[in-house]
Amino acid sequence: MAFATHSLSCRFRFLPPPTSKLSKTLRSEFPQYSFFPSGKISYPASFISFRLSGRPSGSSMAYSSTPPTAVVKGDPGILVFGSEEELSVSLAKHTADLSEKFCRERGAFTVVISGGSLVKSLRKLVESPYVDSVNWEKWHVFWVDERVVPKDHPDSNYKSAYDGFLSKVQIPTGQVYAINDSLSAEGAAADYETCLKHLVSTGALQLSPSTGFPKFDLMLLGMGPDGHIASLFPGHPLLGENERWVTFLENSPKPPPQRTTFTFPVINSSSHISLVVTGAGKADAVHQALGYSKTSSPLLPVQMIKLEDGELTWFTDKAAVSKLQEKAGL
Ligand SMILES: O=C1O[C@H](COP(=O)(O)O)[C@@H](O)[C@H](O)[C@H]1O
Repeated sequence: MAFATHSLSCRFRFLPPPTSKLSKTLRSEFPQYSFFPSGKISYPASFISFRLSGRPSGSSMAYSSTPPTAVVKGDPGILVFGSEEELSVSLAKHTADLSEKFCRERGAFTVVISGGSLVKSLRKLVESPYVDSVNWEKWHVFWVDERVVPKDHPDSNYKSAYDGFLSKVQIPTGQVYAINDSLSAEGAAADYETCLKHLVSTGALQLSPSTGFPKFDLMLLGMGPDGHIASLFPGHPLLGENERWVTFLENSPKPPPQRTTFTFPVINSSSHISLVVTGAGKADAVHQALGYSKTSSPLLPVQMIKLEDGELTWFTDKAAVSKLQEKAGL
């Protein structure tokens, strides 16, 4: 099935490179990994278990070319890699496999990316073999959040993705949907939502039958040390937004203050989310998010990811889960 690209009414259909450079315009499942009962974490050599309280049961899919150090069964699936390097290899394979599946099934792949460290972890996807084997022409790329700055600004999530990823592959520029950075945060969010609605009308983007919000094939998300995802920060009123698809804030606690962001109903309507969390700086939030300790504090934004009908996979490294291991006396 072929999709028309969005019409001229979408104001950001053509995206020049953010810099003066010209654009060049898993599933190798682990060797049947033995999962332990839900709520336990398993290591290949030495078995270690501890409870992750409040975790629902279910099956987890494991993707890796380098088996992760540990896998927690359940929904979400949690993969722990020995290093960020190993994680990036597995993330590339997982993403390429999903691309292959969605391109085969419906002729397109709608991918949402975040800013921050996530882009670096996508580096293996733009190397051999994926740089040549992935059907980039079928990709439609969106941002889960954006800082409202010019596209060549160092804080721009678009610039970061362009420099580290998009400039290295052949995705049609009309299928790369960045914000209109000449608008205010409010205007850019409304404009982005209009564009998404247009893409729904052309068939390029699907709606979730259960929620009525757009259903993206894959979201590749990061998490901040405070547990924020997208530009949805702890304690912020936007956590409760349940009507808009895309909203804005002018008081982001992390600079720059003006941002657009997808809302939780959109995030939670995704078909797949890969949540990439690395480094010791995220260990406290991981500890809180995975519910090892009982706490009465409000949910972190990352804990509000509850997919309606989809699959959430955490891609972590040892440093990010170090507090879990510490508390478990490992
Ligand atoms: O400001 C943002 O932060 C988060 C997390 O970034 P990280 O560098 O700590 O991984 C990111 O996911 C989000 O897209 C970005 O705008």
